[in-house]
Amino acid sequence: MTDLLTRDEYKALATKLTLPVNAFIDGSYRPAQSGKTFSSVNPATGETLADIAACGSEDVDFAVIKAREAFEDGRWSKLPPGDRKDVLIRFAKLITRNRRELAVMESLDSGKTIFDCETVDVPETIHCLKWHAEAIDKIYDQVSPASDDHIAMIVREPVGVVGLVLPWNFPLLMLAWKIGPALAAGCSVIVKPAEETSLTALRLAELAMEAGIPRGVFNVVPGTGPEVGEPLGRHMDVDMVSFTGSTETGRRFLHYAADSNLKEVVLEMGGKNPSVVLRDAENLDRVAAHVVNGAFWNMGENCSASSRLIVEEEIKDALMERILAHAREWTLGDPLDPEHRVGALVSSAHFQKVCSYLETDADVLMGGKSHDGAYVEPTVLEVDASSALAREEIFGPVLSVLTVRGFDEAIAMANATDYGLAASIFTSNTKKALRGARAIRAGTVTVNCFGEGDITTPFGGYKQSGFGGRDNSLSAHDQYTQLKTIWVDLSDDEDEAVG
Ligand SMILES: NC(=O)C1=CN([C@@H]2O[C@H](COP(=O)(O)OP(=O)(O)OC[C@H]3O[C@@H](n4cnc5c(N)ncnc54)[C@H](O)[C@@H]3O)[C@@H](O)[C@H]2O)C=CC1
Ligand code: BAL
Repeated sequence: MTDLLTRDEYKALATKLTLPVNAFIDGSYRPAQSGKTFSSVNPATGETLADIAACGSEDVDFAVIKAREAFEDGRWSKLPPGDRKDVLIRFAKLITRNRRELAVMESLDSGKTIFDCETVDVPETIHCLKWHAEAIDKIYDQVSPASDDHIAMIVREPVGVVGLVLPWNFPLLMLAWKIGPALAAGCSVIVKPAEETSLTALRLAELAMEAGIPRGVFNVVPGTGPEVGEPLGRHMDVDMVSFTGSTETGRRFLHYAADSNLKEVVLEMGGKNPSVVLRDAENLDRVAAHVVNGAFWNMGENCSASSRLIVEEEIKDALMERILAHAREWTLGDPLDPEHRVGALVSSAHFQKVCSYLETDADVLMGGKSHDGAYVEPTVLEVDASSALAREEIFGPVLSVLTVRGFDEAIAMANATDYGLAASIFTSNTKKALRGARAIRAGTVTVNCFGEGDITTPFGGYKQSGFGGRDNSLSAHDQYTQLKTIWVDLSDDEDEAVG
């Protein structure tokens, strides 16, 4: 268990941080070639934390040239996997050594609670990097069952230069989900952090270098979506892009790829994830704790947040009473106070978006209020199935409640969305649990709990939540490798061998 500091100790630490402000390309920090900067703001206070290099297409071009040089000369891509493993484990150890600084930086930049940064974001980042590092020298190539006259090897090769376009809701952890398998596979990466949260990615680049990842292999190019994300997506010498963010922006990357070099694209996007609670669910208090955690954890700024509660009418009142009781335990306030479980939303723009959903005729069962400093109270609303609150991803601490009659209506309601990232089903009936888990069209379905699985299980979405691959587990390695067949003739007769 992480030893937490007091609020005053975190505040003191925050004043001592040295914040990275420049892009990291080819092993060193550099300002944007244009000399432009943009402000990174602490959403909890509105104060500017740092003026970060506002990169553009010329910086992307330079990073791609350096990443390509590194990839082609093999300084990383051709190292034995066991050597890459050693370096990546050293990298994870350096993050561990700097974990407190990174947790505070992450909290200041994103509004996330220091409690979550210390207990989830930073430790899970370390675990993810170690897991992929440990895996890479245990993955074998294959020999096909071809005829005796041939031997056909199926080998995995790193895909090349990859662009990693990140969201702001888990700046460190989403970085780890992508660089873990990409670097382990031998790729060179160009990370484009969300403009709201560039700090920890920039700091990690320096730690990666210190750990021994060669220059040019790990580059971070901060800037806006149109100025950095788009040139990366359209670049003719980028082999693959892995993106996490909104479905709208994800769709753009498919256009960029189609209009340029048909680079591979993997998209992990939004969700409007249901928690289905059937009338035979056991221990409603426990169910309520899971539903509340799923809805309000990380301020609901989570693509797999369980933002829709679908409950059978027979148990609705009993469940709602417990949900409201649990929701009251989610204390809101200063993210640097380790007692708080709900911090600030990431930016004033996102705060305005979430607040616009609270101007509603829906029945407000709890919360519904906002406070200066981008704070939104955990909110529970009874909604109409056709309303925006029931259909759209809000990405805030807002739980929309829908009442149904029977199993079939519950499953139909769960599937009544363009998204398909995650879902939960609560029931004591095993058959219904498994029938429901199969019938719900989502990448992850949890039974009698809310969760996303862990590093050992694939994470990604059906329908408009996902495209082209999965994060986490060994499946993530498929994103960053491609298969090559090497076909060898073994026959004695040289004539037969020709053609
Ligand atoms: N699936 C998830 O984990 C996330 C979902 N979202 C959803 O998206 C909504 C909007 O949030 P945004 O920050 O605007 O998400 P976004 O999808 O626009 O941003 C994600 C990343 O894409 C980049 N980007 C933005 N526009 C781009 C463009 N035209 N070309 C290339 N790259 C571009 C951004 O700079 C950022 O690095 C949120 O309210 C939430 O509903 C946001 C963040 C994470
Ligand atoms: N829940 C982790 C992935 C995401 O929100 O983007």
